[in-house]
Amino acid sequence: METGNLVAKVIVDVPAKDTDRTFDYLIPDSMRPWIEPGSRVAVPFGKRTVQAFVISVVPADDPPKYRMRAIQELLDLVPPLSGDLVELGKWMSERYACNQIMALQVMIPTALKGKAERYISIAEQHELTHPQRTIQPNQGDELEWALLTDDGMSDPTERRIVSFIQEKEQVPLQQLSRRFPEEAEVIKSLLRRGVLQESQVIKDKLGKKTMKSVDLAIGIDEASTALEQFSTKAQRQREVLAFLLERSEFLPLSLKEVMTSLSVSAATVKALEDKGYVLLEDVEVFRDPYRGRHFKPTEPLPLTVEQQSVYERIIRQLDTREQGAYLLHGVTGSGKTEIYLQTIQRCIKQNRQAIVLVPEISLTPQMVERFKGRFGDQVAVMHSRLSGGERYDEWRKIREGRVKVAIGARSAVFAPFRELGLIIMDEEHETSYKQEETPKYHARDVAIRRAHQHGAVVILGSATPSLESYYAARSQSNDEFAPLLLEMPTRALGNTLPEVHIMDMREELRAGNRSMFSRALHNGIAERLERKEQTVLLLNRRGHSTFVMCRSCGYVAGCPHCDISLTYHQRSNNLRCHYCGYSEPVPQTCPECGSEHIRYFGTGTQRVEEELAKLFPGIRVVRMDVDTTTEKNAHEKLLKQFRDKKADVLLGTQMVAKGLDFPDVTLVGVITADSALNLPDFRAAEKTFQLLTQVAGRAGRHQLPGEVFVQSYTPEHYSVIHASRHDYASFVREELKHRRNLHYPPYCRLILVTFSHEQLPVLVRLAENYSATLQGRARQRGWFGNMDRLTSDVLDILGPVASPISRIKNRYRFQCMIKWRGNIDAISLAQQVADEMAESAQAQKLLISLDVDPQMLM
Ligand SMILES: Nc1ncnc2c1ncn2[C@@H]1O[C@H](COP(=O)(O)OP(=O)(O)OP(=O)(O)O)[C@@H](O)[C@H]1O
Ligand SMILES: [Zn+2]
Ligand SMILES: [Zn+2]
Repeated sequence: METGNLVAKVIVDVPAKDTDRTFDYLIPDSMRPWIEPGSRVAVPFGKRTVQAFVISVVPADDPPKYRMRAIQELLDLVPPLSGDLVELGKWMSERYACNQIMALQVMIPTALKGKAERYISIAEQHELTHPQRTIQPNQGDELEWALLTDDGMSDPTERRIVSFIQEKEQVPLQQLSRRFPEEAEVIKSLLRRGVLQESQVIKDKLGKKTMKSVDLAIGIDEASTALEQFSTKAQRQREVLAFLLERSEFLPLSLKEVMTSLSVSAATVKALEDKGYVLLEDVEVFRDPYRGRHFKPTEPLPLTVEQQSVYERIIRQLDTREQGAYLLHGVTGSGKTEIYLQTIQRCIKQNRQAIVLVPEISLTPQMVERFKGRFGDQVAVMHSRLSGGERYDEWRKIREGRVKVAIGARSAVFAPFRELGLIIMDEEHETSYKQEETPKYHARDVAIRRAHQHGAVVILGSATPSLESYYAARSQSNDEFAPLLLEMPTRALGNTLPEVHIMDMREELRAGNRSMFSRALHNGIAERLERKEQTVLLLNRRGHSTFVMCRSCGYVAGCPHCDISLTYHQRSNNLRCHYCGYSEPVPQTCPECGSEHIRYFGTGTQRVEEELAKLFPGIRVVRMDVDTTTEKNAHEKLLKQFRDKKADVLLGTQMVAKGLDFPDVTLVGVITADSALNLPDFRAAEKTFQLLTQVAGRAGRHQLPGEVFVQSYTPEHYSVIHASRHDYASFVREELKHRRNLHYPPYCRLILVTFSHEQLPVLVRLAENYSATLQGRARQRGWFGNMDRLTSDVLDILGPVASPISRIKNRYRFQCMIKWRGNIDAISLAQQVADEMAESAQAQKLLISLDVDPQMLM
């Protein structure tokens, strides 16, 4: 080892078919101690220099077989990836049919992708936590020595390195590795312990950010008094002051936010400053978005009997340090979060780390609060609304082991912890866990794979588990990763699930009620206003206007072959099936009942808000939808407003259905329960059931009992009926029957293959060619081509048909749906045929993309 040359096998950052393999580079002697699997380097590639990730380090052939080029540059001291993540990337590339480089790139924050110069300095955090030990430059050697020993740095090498950096304040990363070529391990250890830190150059775009901000210059009481005595002439200034008071917890606010929210000018705010009420200043935008925010510390709750048994089962596995997976099916309000918190506590005690995945972090401020409240600074939050720099900082805390818990959406599954003990996936059924761009991975699979690598435990939690997970858990198939089912059928606080009433909207119409509110829901809202209780209203916006429905009988046009609803195409004014290509003209009257009330369906939240204002003058509504939540922290602010009882109604789309826990919500209304039922998606019933169950679960969670009104045009649909009875098991039984009959997951797996080309005839020919070639190869291998056959190894291919979005950027799109089951390598065959086609000369401009286990079929 010591004598011979070493070679790094690397994956270069050139996302192309023929570069999707490792390339060999000599490791220069000076870099030897630094390079390990997961290191990022710059290498000469053809005439260019490109970035690359080291996959493995091996001894060079002696004598060398050919002249090998050497690595040019080491890009980080602490490798951004690690051996296990590199291996995970390889697994992903096979599992999701993508290039390895794509899989590796998705694991690291964007901030690292550019080629910014980075520096090493003494950690600011280190200084903050040990202020008395702050190391001052130019102090005597003796003092330094004392300080360093105090910190456990009695090692002379560490001392030498730290003083070197101290003197220069910050040292470019390249220089440090050249200066101390032998001391790689020591420097890495200092970085890991948080004594040293890596930072980007100040002048780059990730440096400190400042903004003009507005703060109160006087106390809140004083400001309230001032507000009351404000001159009526300065109405605008008064509004600004009131605005600041209302948001006193969030101060300082950005000046821009104040100006746009109230449409006032900077001069108005300036006038307030002159009067001494407010302060205008340049403040540094916090890179830790939660810094300075107070989270109420919480203690572990004594567990209920139900929670206790689930808890014990999980920690027994955790303590073995061997991989395990659990599907925690607990009704809404059963106290799943407390299970997460206490199992994490156990995990931290073992000196291991935990990842918490949530569907969309900005929608779940309450969740973040609960984790911060229990674990404080040990939590890193990977928030999609953070700036690149902020995200980079959070990621670094994880990489350097300075936090124990990472909470975030999908990509947090890659949090680079070294001793991973636990991965929790809350609301495991949510589709946002699947990435829709390449690499099209599902965080659930990746979580289970990572757990396998680390001997960690995965908890998939939901009140409405996905059929895939539930089926895997119930059948305990020979799949070694199948999760074990744990159930919590009652609420933690002992209260019952709310009563759900289904309102048949066809009857409302018959009775002459043309409003979007049924009479019962209308009365319900009125009652809540009287009793000063709160209401949550959900508008199911999915499937807006894409299907045609009869308002008299609820009839929806469906495909005779595929059992999914037909999609309305405006251009051709017809209805089409996205799976098989069947089409028919748009009906003028309802084929079922003859009514003329047949049309596209959809209502916007804004219209509901207007209607509420008309029906209940003075009603205070918080509206939460894409329009009102674009701003950073908007969700949090809106929810806080609602929680503080500054509003009577919380109205919104899907985002109001999840994870909210408000004591005074006693009424939940669903305005259109069925709109998602009519999407051309075999999961439509499942998604409807999930949404109804989740939103119903927001009512009556504490002392006050809850009531739910679900408005529907298809009240007899099993997803609506079972959701209204909180009966997951019956829903699943019925839904599985349909899936089995129609050959959909979990009874088979799917691969969606999308083709695109500029010329339609060429595209069609190539897509048909693909389908025929794949079918032929599958036959050769002895796989059956028909799902109806009761054999185990089957590959069936549907289509090609035009994609639902049939042209994007002047490229036509066609797709095939592959259905397969059994112990066959369908994914690699599908990929292989695609590669061959993409390579053949005539097809040069053909793009083929595979989506393995697709979630979005539209
Ligand atoms: N052991 C316990 N003792 C007392 N209160 C508890 C206990 N466990 C949970 N709770 C309380 O019960 C309520 C519901 O718990 P939680 O929000 O964790 O449920 P959940 O299963 O995550 O629900 P959902 O799926 O609806 O989000 C919360 O207010 C929580 O504080
Ligand atoms: Zn009809
Ligand atoms: Zn069809």
